[in-house]
Amino acid sequence: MSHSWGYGPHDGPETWAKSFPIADGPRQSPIDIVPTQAQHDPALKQLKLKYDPATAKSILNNGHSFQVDFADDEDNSTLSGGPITGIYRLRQFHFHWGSSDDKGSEHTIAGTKFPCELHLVHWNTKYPSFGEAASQPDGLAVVGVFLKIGAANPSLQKVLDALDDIQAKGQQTTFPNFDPKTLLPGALDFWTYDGSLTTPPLLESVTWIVLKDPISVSPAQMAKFRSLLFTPEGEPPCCMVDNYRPPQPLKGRKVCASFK
Ligand SMILES: NS(=O)(=O)c1ccc(C(=O)NCCc2c[nH]cn2)cc1
Ligand SMILES: [Cu+2]
Ligand SMILES: [Zn+2]
Repeated sequence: MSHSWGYGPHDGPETWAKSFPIADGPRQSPIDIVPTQAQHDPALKQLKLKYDPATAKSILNNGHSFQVDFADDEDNSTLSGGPITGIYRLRQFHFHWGSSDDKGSEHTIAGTKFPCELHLVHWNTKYPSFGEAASQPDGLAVVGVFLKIGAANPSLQKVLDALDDIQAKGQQTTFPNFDPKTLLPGALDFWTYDGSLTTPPLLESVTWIVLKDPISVSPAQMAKFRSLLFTPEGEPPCCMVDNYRPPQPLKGRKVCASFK
C-alpha cells in the first residue's frame, strides 16, 4: 500500500482532487445523512449478513487505517438483501476515528459526528475479483456502523488486543476465527445511497448501507485506536488519528431508509 495520500495538511482530503479528480465527482462519499429528508422505501428488503468466523485471516496496518482481511475465494461470508441484488462477499473491515471523541466518523447524522465508524467492505460476485468489482458502479457494498461512547465493547476488544502487533505501517499478523457479526447492533435498520470509496482511488462503485443504531466503544478503547501509527518502523512516529474524510456534496442523490 505505497500511497502518497494521507490525512495531514499537505496530503489530506482537500488535496486529493489533484491526483484523483473523481474527488469532485457526482457520487462521492461520505455524506451527511439527514433523517427527515430520507425516503422510507417499503420495497427495501431486510439485510442478510452470513459471516463464517473461519474466513477471518489477518490484521494489517495499511498506513491509513487497520483492516481485518477475510478469505473471499468462496461464498462463506456474504451480504445479500437490503438494496442490493445478488451476493456480495466480505473482503475486509476497517475503521475511521478521531483524535478526540467529538469527531472521527465519516458519515454524519444531521451534522452529528461519532468518535469512530466501522466499514465492512463487500464485493459483487457477478465480477471475477474485488479489483474488477471496485471499478464497476454496482461493484461494492459497504456496511457502515457508528461507534458511540459508552460501555466497553467485548467483541471490539478482541480486535483492539491485536493492535500491539501492528503499531506501524506495513505490519500485519494472523487474526483467525473472528465473527464480524458480533460487531453489529441488534437491529439492522439502515439508510442507503449510491456513493464511493472514501479514500483514494475514491472509485464511485459503492452502494452504501449505513446502520441507524450504533455499537458502543469505551474511552479506553478509543485510546487504543489512537495508539496506532501512520508511519512505518524507523520513521518519526505519527499517531494514526483523524483518518476520516468529511461529508461530500449530495449532488441530487436520494437517501432511502429501510425503516419508518
Ligand atoms: N473507506 S471505504 O470507502 O470503506 C474503502 C474501502 C476499500 C478501499 C480499498 O479497497 N482501497 C484499495 C486500495 C488500497 C489502498 N491502500 C490499501 N488498499 C478503500 C476505501
Ligand atoms: Cu493504502
Ligand atoms: Zn472506510
